[in-house]
Amino acid sequence: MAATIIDGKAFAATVRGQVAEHVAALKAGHGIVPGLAVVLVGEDPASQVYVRNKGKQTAEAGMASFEHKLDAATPEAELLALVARLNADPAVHGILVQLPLPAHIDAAKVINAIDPAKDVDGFHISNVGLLATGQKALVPCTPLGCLMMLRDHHGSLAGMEAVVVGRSNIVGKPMAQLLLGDSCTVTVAHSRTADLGAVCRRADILVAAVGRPEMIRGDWVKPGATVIDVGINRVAHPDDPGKSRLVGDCHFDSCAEVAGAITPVPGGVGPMTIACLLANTLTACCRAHGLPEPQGLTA
Ligand SMILES: Nc1nc(=O)c2c([nH]1)NC[C@@H]1CN(c3ccc(C(=O)N[C@@H](CCC(=O)O)C(=O)O)cc3)C=[N+]21
Ligand SMILES: [Mg+2]
Repeated sequence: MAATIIDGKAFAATVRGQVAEHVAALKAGHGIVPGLAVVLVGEDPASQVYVRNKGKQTAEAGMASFEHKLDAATPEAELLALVARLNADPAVHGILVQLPLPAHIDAAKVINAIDPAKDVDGFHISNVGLLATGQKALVPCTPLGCLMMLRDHHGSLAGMEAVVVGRSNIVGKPMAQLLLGDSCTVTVAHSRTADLGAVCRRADILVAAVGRPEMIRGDWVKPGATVIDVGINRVAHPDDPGKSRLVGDCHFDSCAEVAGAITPVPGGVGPMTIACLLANTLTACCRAHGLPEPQGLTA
């Protein structure tokens, strides 16, 4: 195995430590405590674990954490009313409505009801437009975490050929915008791209965000490339079908033989996503109070 493993778990702990330092200074200097509200609709057990982790790490960073767990049958109007209350609450600087939402709720309507200044997911159309036009936005956490790892590993990304596989609003599209902002030459590919392997092999930076377990194999990777694996897929364990294991969108062993650097799953992009959620909450809090923003924790 040739590739350097990019340790997202360790890097995320460093980022959370930086956030915690800023939070302590805000508290000591201004009596301000950044607050994050997480809204979960429905009973999905995987989501509940994720929400619990977020709540724990928020508290460890010294922030206030507000959890709202609503029944799966909650009417859209009730969710919109909660969002309005959180928008008006001065103790809440960040709002995350966990996706996916139940089918009877219009997710776009709910997301666009969040105050863009509190939209720590960066999914509101106003933040999407600000990012696309190079203005100060709140940036989606997963692509922001990927960008931080790439900057940390490479320094400047200018002139590099980046291929993003996946065109979602949550990862693919904002990732492409961020890489453009760092002067990469960017291609957005997807499941319908003709000769996807040949396109991937052009990449100095290959970001896999298709949601298909182990789809990208070593023969699609340019020797020495940096591979960022955004996929988190739960699949049956090969030896014990009763158990499951997590795999990325990349076939790790074959990609690691060819790549120069690669993020593992778990322990890569996932922990960085949560660290960036805390960073965005801190950024939103500083902006709300007209205070200087943390350096190195924004795009
Ligand atoms: N509005 C909204 N924003 C989100 O950011 C959002 C969402 N909805 N819905 C659900 C997905 C999923 N997601 C994860 C983040 C971190 C890990 C994570 O930390 N994973 C660890 C551990 C995984 C494990 O062991 O289960 C890892 O990859 O190492 C996983 C999943 C954010 N999401
Ligand atoms: Mg697709």
